[in-house]
Amino acid sequence: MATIGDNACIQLQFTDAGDTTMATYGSGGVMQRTRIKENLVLLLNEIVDYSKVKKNQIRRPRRRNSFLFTTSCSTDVSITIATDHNYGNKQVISVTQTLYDYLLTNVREPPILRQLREETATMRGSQMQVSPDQAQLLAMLVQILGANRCIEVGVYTGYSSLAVALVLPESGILVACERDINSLQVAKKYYQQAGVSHKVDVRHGLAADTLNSMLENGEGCSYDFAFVDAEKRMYQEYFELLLKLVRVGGVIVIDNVLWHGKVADPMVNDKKTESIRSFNKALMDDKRVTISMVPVGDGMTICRKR
Ligand SMILES: C[S@@+](CC[C@H](N)C(=O)[O-])C[C@H]1O[C@@H](n2cnc3c(N)ncnc32)[C@H](O)[C@@H]1O
Repeated sequence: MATIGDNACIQLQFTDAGDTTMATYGSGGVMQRTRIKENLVLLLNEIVDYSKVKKNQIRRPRRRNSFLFTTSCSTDVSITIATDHNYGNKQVISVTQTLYDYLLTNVREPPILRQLREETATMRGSQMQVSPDQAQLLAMLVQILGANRCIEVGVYTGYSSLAVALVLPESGILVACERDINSLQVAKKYYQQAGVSHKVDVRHGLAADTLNSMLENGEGCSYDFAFVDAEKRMYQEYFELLLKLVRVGGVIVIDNVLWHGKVADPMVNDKKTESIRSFNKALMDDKRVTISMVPVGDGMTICRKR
């Protein structure tokens, strides 16, 4: 049973797993799962002191037979989620809303990126764009690498690609692969407004086709940096192609590797989760790259080609 203090942020999710109702509950990143054997109210009372709770957020998620109940008490602070002696009692924190808001006040988001993010927020699929802190990290990696030639797989309305294009030198190029023409219209508008259109080579179509054609074109080992943020079940294929396109010492960053935490939940076995899980496992054993999985946004793995 999780211990939830007065200042915790609490999340409960109830789902039907076959004929058993399951509850996932916890504070911050510490989620636990249990069967609801008896009365739901008993379970809730066990977890939370309602006298301290603001009845603020109850919403229905997309799946039938489940609902998500999120509530927060007066002071939402960081929560230590790992003090396991196996790790030398290292204290690892979970990012709460308050802490994340603070983190965002320390991100230097260029006004044009903010404008794009805000326009995208009104559009369908806006949750797909990377967060400002992720975009800043991508841009920094490009700068540290001194990258000139970059690839992005999955552009959407252009937030992450614009972040990269803005820091590329004038001679730099970003090959931007996207299959959705409508999203690309927004991206192109912002490349133009930001004065970086000349640095972005937009490729409309299936990303794997574009990457294969680049290889056929003799562009192997000629790129410095690649970012993968498209179809999750294609990750291994994108990775293999990009590994051929990127030079030794070049970097490939993969987004969504923590997949909303589902990769760590053995109860979740849908195709996308399975696919990311097996990709992560393959990457862990892949001696062709050095890796670092970073819990930023939905989780990103940074791979450096050996
Ligand atoms: C998560 S979004 C990308 C978000 C973007 N990186 C950003 O920060 O705004 C994924 C995008 O990949 C595109 N996509 C999915 N499968 C694709 C494929 N096979 N080829 C090209 N684009 C694809 C989708 O249309 C979608 O726009």
